[in-house]
Amino acid sequence: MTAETVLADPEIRISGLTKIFGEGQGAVTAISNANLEMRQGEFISLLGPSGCGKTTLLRIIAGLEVPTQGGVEVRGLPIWVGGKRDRAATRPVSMMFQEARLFPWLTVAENVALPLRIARVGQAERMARARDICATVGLKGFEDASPTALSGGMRQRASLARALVTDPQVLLLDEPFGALDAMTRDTLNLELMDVCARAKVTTILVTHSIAESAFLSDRVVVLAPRPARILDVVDIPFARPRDLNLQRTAEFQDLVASLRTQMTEGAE
Ligand SMILES: Nc1ncnc2c1ncn2[C@@H]1O[C@H](COP(=O)(O)OP(=O)(O)OP(=O)(O)O)[C@@H](O)[C@H]1O
Repeated sequence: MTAETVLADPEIRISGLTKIFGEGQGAVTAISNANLEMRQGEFISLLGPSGCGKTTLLRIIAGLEVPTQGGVEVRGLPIWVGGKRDRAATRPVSMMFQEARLFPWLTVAENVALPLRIARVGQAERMARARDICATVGLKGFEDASPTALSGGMRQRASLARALVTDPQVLLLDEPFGALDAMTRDTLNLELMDVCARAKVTTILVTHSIAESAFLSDRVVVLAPRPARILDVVDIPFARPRDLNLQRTAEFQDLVASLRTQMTEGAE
């Protein structure tokens, strides 16, 4: 367990967080006493083997899953109060999933505008904002298309646009490009870094890829398998902006090797 309790005014504070699913003999501890703080605008990856509680941690921060013990604060507000979600605390938080989850009967721009429609933003304003953000993520010219006409990479762009359309302060990404081919994934990761830096959004990415976590992040949180816990929080020293050539350098490959060793040792 790594305790990181040094920031005076963290954007996100996770303290003593434990999540147990079920009861008795069938109980599964998905997260055990996790502690972590994040600065505003920081990019963190959660890296760990399948089933080590990464998605559960994101879902608790998003207000979709109630913790068993401990809590999460976003900008000083607890997400969960007495087992109930505080909507004011989750308002600045947006989540993107591995599957795009777009509605086929709506256009791309209408899908992107959905969170604004739910927030009762008027039609003209929400469509204007949706079109703007479509342009930011490389969907210019596809706003009026059906999502069924898009490639997998384009659908994930639309999904990212929908996550960003509310101007979130915290962006949660659950393996957003995990199902895409390597080249598309590289392109989208570069664009993601750029978009996150420009929006100054605090980002948590769940990934299985060690190289992806090292390339994108300011810090990598290495998680151990069950009982799920934080093994280490590793600072990534590479300057920004970063390009794909970074991945060919000896420094990058050494860092990836050392993260891999940590993960392997943690699994033993
Ligand atoms: N709703 C649930 N009910 C019971 N057990 C659950 C539930 N959600 C998750 N779990 C269990 O909690 C553990 C952590 O699951 P979680 O999905 O958070 O892991 P993960 O690290 O995101 O896995 P993956 O990388 O495969 O997506 C797993 O053992 C899983 O089976």
